[in-house]
Amino acid sequence: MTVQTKRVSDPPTLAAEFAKDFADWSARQTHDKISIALSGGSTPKILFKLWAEQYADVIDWSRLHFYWGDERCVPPGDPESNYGVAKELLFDKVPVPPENIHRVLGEADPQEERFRYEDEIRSVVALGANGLPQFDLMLLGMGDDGHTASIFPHQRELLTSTEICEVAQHPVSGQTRITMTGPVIKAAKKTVFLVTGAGKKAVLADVIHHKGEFETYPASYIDEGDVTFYVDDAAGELL
Ligand SMILES: O=C(O)[C@H](O)[C@@H](O)[C@H](O)[C@H](O)COP(=O)(O)O
Repeated sequence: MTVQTKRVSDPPTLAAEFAKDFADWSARQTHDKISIALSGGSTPKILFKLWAEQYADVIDWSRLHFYWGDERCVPPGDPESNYGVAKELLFDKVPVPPENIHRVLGEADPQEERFRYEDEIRSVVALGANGLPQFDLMLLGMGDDGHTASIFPHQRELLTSTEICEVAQHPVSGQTRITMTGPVIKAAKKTVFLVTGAGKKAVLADVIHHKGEFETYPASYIDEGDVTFYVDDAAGELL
């Protein structure tokens, strides 16, 4: 995996570093429908808060279209909802046109929603060379088991699926989720992982140095194109 790694001291500094880079990057985009897939989990919360506090008037939010790389199949008001967290911390505080927020309908039947979401992706995101939608930016996290989006270890069918999205299950909780597949994630023009915390340092070192193969660490499957890991000192200790 040939990736860039940006090492910063702590999570607030990591969020600030990425937010600055993102503002510069989005301003450089020459088209109007800039497609961004957000990750869930806890790490993005600090970024959402910073965007709301410091970038509401800096970024041209009207050009951005937000999707989710994965979503839990729960109603938007559920604390588990990745959309619900982003709405509370970010979308209720910055001027993104409502029609530019493309949430997964977590309350819907997962199999039906999977197909509906694929259509919503196709309605905005142009196809790349592999015939799949090519997002401008894929924002990802990484679990301490090396999962990314909702593709967990030993779920090869999700990594190599030819579909845009698949219904997935969390291997421990059994929670049903909808996830973008490995090829769609991999096809993005630009991919950023935000990784913090000592609990991820061993797996991150393996992923970055490609010691573990992608069956074990799905995050290591994302090894093409413009991939940057923003890591804090705790997560990056072994790099
Ligand atoms: O819906 C999700 O949970 C995420 O998309 C998932 O892939 C997340 O990015 C990692 O689990 C890291 O989560 P943390 O940022 O909470 O460590």
